Amino acid sequence: MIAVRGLTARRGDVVVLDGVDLTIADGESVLLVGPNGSGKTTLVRQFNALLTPDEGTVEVDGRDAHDDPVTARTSVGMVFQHPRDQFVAATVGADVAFGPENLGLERSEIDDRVDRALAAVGLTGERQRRIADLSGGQQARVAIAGALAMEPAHLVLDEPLTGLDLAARRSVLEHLETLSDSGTSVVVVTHDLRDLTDIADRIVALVDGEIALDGPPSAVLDELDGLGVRDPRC
Ligand SMILES: Nc1ncnc2c1ncn2[C@@H]1O[C@H](COP(=O)(O)OP(=O)(O)OP(=O)(O)O)[C@@H](O)[C@H]1O
Repeated sequence: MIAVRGLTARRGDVVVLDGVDLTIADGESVLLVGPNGSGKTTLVRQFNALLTPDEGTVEVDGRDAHDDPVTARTSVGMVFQHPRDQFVAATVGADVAFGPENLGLERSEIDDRVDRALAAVGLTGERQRRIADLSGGQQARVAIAGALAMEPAHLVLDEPLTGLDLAARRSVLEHLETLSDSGTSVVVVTHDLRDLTDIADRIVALVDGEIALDGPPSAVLDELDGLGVRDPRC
């Protein structure tokens, strides 16, 4: 479980998050939405201690993320918006294997994880490809595969479907659904709710650093338009 209590975060004089309380249960699938600058990225970067709270706490599976950032980073997988910044190796297979290698796993387990992760994003057979030669959408899928191969307890993805074609979207969405069914919590930060509301248990909307809406899609979707987040049914 990820438990955020009374979280306030400032950037200079600006209060970006203002006393946020949020609990994400294991296996829950949450869409985090809100207008530009509402604090979404700042919030999820607290989950694995990439940022430090000014006030309040963030606990991951009962441990304070700030006190124990190594555990938080192992437990919370993150896929950021600009995948190019995340790659550490030249080829697809080497990049996806990098995280599991650092966990000290057996070679056969690493290979299995890389195969499963690449299959989940529709990149089976692309292990030897150079990342620099891939399209933006393919690179986004490699970044997702890298996080999947870590098999984290919680997975946070910032705009994971941007630039993906229909087949890749379907493949990623199906895998996210399977993950949350098997107990992984999945948090997706997005402006584009298309397709995603079908896999979500819950939508949380941030406005000006505060939670403005929090509930199942059926209860929340009608209210989103007023907050500057587009309801995909309209
Ligand atoms: N590195 C930084 N230094 C100073 N201010 C920052 C920094 N990163 C974000 N901010 C400010 O914090 C506020 C919230 O930004 P954040 O990126 O968390 O919002 P967001 O909801 O993720 O936005 P977007 O939808 O545009 O990605 C904004 O006012 C932004 O200008």
